[in-house]
Amino acid sequence: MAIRTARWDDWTLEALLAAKGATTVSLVVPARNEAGTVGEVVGRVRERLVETVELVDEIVVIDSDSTDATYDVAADAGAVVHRSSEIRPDLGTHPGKGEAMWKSQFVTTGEVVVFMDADLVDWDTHFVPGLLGPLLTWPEVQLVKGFYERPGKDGALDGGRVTELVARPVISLLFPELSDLVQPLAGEWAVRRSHFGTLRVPTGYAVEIASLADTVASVGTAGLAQVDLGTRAHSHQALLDLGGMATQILAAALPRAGFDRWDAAAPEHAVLRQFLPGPLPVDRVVQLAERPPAGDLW
Ligand SMILES: O=c1ccn([C@@H]2O[C@H](COP(=O)(O)OP(=O)(O)O)[C@@H](O)[C@H]2O)c(=O)[nH]1
Ligand SMILES: O=C(O)[C@@H](COP(=O)(O)O)O[C@H]1O[C@H](CO)[C@@H](O)[C@H](O)[C@H]1O
Repeated sequence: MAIRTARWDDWTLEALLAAKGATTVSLVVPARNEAGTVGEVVGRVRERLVETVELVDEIVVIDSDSTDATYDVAADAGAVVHRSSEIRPDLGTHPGKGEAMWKSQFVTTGEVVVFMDADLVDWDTHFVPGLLGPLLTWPEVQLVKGFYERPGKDGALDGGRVTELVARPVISLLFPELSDLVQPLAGEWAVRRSHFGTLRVPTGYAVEIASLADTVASVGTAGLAQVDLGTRAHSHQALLDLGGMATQILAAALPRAGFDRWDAAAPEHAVLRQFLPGPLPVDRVVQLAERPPAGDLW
């Protein structure tokens, strides 16, 4: 079955508010050193979708060991802010975006969870209702991905290096049923809490690809949908940093496709040797730990 595709304006706010009824919605923003942008993300959504219309019930920022003013900026903008390492300390702590999103399950209450990156520079609040459309009106859908044009300094297709060089080839070779997804790695997505709580979650950047592979494995493509959100631009990491992201994505995707070179004790990290100008290589330690389904720990 092809993955159902919609546009954010296929639903009016009025229709979504009617469809929402008593369903609760949490917006979760994982943030690490995003003091320059997280305030706008939180503030605009709060004003438009919490205060003006009551589509979102809570906005929660999970601060991932930021060393800048992310925590205070997010709190001043009206978010509930938690430090990832301080959530359920009995469960320990890992660095990473996926860890922040996994731990958000212990400090949010929404039956539907919307994830948005904190580093957005070209976006708008319609991203949230757009992602909610399928989850509030199509009962069989469990996970909704946003997609968009990703303009950059070099034109309309400047963004998405790991998407184009890693995620799409992995999908083509190992998960062809996901091929319809325009932006499989998009950080803007939404999921039913009941479903997210059944998923293993990589603690790093593989959270997106893993949630897609595990969702299609458990409920098929009927459980997925994607929504055209228009345009989105974000801050960009350096190329070698994306090497770490690519390693995490491959390490999460391969076992999910049956290529499990490790024994049961999956490694908690890999070493990625990279070469900068100069005499010696740089060995980047890439975190590979995965969290078990949170539903078993609530
Ligand atoms: O350890 C981390 C790394 C990233 N992030 C957040 O996850 C989102 C996406 O990360 P990033 O911008 O580094 O990835 P990119 O968008 O460049 O692919 C952003 O809101 C980051 O602040 C996080 O919460 N913890
Ligand atoms: O799509 C991609 O290749 C990467 C990197 O984007 P850029 O090459 O820096 O535009 O960004 C994606 O992956 C991240 C990790 O899953 C997400 O957080 C980003 O939202 C997503 O755009």
